[in-house]
Amino acid sequence: MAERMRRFGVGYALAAKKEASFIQVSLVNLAKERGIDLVKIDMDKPLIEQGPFDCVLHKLYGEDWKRQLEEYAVKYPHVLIIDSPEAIERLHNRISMLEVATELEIKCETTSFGIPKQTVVYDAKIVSASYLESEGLKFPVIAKPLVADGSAKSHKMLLVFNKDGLSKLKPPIVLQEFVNHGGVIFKVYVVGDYVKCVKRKSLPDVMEENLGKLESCLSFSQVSNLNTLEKNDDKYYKLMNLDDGELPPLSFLREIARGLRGATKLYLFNFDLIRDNRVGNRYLVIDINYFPGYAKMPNYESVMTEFFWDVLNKGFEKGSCEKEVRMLVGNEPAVSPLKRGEKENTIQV
Ligand SMILES: Nc1ncnc2c1ncn2[C@@H]1O[C@H](COP(=O)(O)OP(=O)(O)OP(=O)(O)O)[C@@H](O)[C@H]1O
Ligand SMILES: O=P(O)(O)O[C@H]1[C@H](OP(=O)(O)O)[C@@H](OP(=O)(O)O)[C@@H](O)[C@@H](O)[C@@H]1OP(=O)(O)O
Ligand SMILES: [Mg+2]
Ligand SMILES: [Mg+2]
Repeated sequence: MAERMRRFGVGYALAAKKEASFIQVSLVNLAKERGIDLVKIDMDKPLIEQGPFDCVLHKLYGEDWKRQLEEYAVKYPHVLIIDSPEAIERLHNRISMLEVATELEIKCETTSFGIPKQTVVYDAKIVSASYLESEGLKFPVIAKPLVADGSAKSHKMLLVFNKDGLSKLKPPIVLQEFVNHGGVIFKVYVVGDYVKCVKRKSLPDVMEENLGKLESCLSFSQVSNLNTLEKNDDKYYKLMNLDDGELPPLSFLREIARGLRGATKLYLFNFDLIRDNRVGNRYLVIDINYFPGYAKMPNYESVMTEFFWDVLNKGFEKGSCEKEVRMLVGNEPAVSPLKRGEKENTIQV
């Protein structure tokens, strides 16, 4: 007689916009087929009274939510919380976010890696052209809000071309060197061990000789985020992935993803990479985002389902990235998500 498949409950707590994009019927159904029930957490009720869930998937912040998660983990010590609020918080500050990348030792002979020069500014009065110079920066620079907490404000950027633009700064901000990168950004999505790199449109290069001819600054927000229709369009993906040869080397992306996973202790994130046009084969990480727009990844349903299946069945590398194996009886062996429909630029770390 066939053994009954053990079912798992994954409670999710997401903002309405995230829920609308991520919790699609196709994902819910695929997960269900694999014995995983995605259940909405009722935010009007205490978390502790809900479930019990085998896993809590969340992208919500605040002290109260953090306390509720802690309480839940005490009551249900085997619950998998994806991800740890402390680990996520490191990405909420654009300095500590990129510091993670500087901690990595990437061993790749042909390709180098780093972050753009940057400095944090708390007081607008101290910023002048000579201050920039003393910080090793020159025009153009990008001013990014120091806090990256997902609010619309935290995505408001200012590209500053000359000293007049410095008067528009609204600290606390990070001033970062603008690096010409051919108008293309690489978004590298990480889901546990799974890595997917896609190309997106970015800001165009700025020529030094044009600096004087431009306005003092340009404000923009989420330039690589196109409208939803375009994002989900197969043709769009084909267009942006036209030539895989132009993507950064796979082994290199794999190393960065593995390094960032270890350093951040996060399972769900993406990072933005640009190719520094001044130096051949040098890539810079400019942004790391917790639980990004996975629904934009082709086959996101199977990637996410396999990830849930893997952590629920094989255990969760809690915090330290040491495997804490939680064996559950009566399940079929895990199948690597990459065995199915694997693409050239899809790799596993
Ligand atoms: N140092 C840089 N040099 C050149 N272009 C940059 C640099 N930093 C950011 N950009 C451009 O500005 C865009 C927004 O920057 P960034 O990714 O840091 O902002 P964000 O609001 O956190 O983005 P996301 O929507 O991915 O969270 C990038 O996608 C890229 O096009
Ligand atoms: O809105 P989308 O689904 O596209 O996802 C974006 C996500 O917004 P959401 O979490 O509100 O959905 C953003 O999160 P916050 O910084 O604002 O927290 C950030 O991660 C972006 O990088 C994501 O775009 P992507 O990098 O994947 O293109
Ligand atoms: Mg970004
Ligand atoms: Mg970001």
